Amino acid sequence: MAKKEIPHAKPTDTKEQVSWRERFAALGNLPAFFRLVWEASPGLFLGNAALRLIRAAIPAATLYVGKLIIDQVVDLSKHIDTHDTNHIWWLVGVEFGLAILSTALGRAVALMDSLLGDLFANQTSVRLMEHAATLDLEQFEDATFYDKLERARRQTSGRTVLLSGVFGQVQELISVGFLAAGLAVYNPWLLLLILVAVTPSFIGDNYFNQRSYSLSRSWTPERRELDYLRFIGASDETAKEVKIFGLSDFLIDRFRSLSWEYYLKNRALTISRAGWGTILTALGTAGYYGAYVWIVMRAVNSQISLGDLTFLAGSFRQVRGSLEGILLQFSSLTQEAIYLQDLFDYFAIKPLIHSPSVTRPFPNPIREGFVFENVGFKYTNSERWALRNLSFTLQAGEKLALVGENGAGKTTLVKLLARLYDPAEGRILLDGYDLREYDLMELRHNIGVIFQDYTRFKMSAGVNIAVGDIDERNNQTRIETSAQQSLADTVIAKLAGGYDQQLGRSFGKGVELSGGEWQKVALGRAYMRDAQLIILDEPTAALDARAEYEVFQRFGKLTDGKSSVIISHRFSTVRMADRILVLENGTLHEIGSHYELLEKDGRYAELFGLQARGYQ
Ligand SMILES: Nc1ncnc2c1ncn2[C@@H]1O[C@H](COP(=O)(O)OP(=O)(O)OP(=O)(O)O)[C@@H](O)[C@H]1O
Repeated sequence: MAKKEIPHAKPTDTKEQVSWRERFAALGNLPAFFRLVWEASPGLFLGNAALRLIRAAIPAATLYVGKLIIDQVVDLSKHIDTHDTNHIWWLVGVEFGLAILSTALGRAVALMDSLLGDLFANQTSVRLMEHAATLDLEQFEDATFYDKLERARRQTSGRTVLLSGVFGQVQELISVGFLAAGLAVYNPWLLLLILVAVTPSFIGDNYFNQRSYSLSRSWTPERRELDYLRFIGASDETAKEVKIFGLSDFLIDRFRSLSWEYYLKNRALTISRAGWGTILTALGTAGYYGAYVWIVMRAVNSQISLGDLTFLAGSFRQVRGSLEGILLQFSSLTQEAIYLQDLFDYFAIKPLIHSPSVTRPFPNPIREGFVFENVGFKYTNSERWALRNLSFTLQAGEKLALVGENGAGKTTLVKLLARLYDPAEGRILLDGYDLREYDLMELRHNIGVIFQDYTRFKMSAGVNIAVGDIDERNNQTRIETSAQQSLADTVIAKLAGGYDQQLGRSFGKGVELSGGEWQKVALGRAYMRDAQLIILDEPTAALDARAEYEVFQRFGKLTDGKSSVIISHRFSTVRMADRILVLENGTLHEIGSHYELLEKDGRYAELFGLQARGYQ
């Protein structure tokens, strides 16, 4: 198949660079990060730190014991008449013990890192979800928010790298301290030489880490698109349409071209990193051999003992390796700290819709109803007003139907009632006070909404109904009564597992329901909730004629004395309402009872006539 070029969004900012100042500033995230890790498990945190401290002293101790052994052996070879080797074997035993201890501590530390990492990942995921629950719907509809969320989500796993990085860093620093002290005793210039030897590769690593972070960050939207394509290309939710419309080649091509572009950018970076890395490390190695020559010369001239030679050469090699490690870790540490910024950025997003500090008691029962006063609303990502100059009253106990063409603003009106959004103009009053003066949770608790795009939870049938009032999820009687009222009981009676039957095909022995069956289950949620205002957004679109008729008979009884709003394109449903509000392009076109509007012979009468003629 010929490879077609498929256009897609370009990376937003491929030149994004992170300055040194930003890198050091990002280290400021470490205390907050360690607080999170500490909260995940104080015991593991402390244990980990303690074991690493002990392990830090082992390299210098091992080298020193090695020096003592060699000096003793040389001594012994000079005095052929003495055969007291006990001291040597004792020293060998100590070195062996140190080696075993180092390995055991290494394993224990790795184990603690991994356990701590798992606990941290779980805890951060919970916090991520808890924070998401506080945010506004509008924030979820914003692509840049999703990029932040995605980057934050990536922070929840694999953060042990940072954890072991910082702990390892401290451990290495202490090790270097011991070894460097030994070197300084012989010649402090050796330390300076080491610093010169490690600097080139440190600078190189930093440069490439920074570029790799910039690339990865600027490609967040594209990586999200890749995840999305991978999902729709292989998922039970999309398989049907992908097959029928033959979309797989289209999706695969799109995935291929986007992932190839990313691969090329990454490859260029990786190759240049490998090339420069080799050159810069070779410079460091040259420095090391310079010092080695000096040490060997001193031993040849008998200025130092053989034991000293091995100790110095070993210390020099280890200090160089450790310093390189520390500096390398430092650069990836600042990088990790920058990634952490994404996590904290996400936690710093504050919702705009929230309860006031002093709330008004929620009326029970509602006496006057909801009053829209010149309400206007525009979605943030849109130039158009979705609703404008909207004024009307939803009286207490009234059954109101919303009618209008697609995109007229019906669902938007309902979202404003439930304060999923706040009006940009005008205000909505409840019993004389602005909705914003009431407690948000109480308001939402008193309003039950079943949206047209209700969620099909891949959970049990019982839970799918109980979500209407999740605190009552163990109240089986309530769930069953709700199911009877929404006609879901007939659906559930056919399921092998009854109310415990897993729905949807994603997990275990889940079964899929038809569109109308799902709708009956979702409708049950409205009956679970003892709300004062019940809103159904096209609740019966997927129901057959008999079921629809029955649902509305029952719904009438349920909402007796309560207020309700029904959005429907079916006039057989709409005509049962006390009043009908006709929306056109986000504005109120007309409002009145079925008969009043027919008499008026306006838009409602026209649409009603159109539908009625269709049935003749
Ligand atoms: N999340 C959103 N972001 C931006 N614009 C939106 C969003 N949701 C809806 N709109 C726009 O707002 C307008 C009103 O949409 P709304 O969903 O309220 O219409 P509706 O009357 O319920 O339509 P339908 O009968 O098709 O369900 C439409 O032009 C729509 O494109």
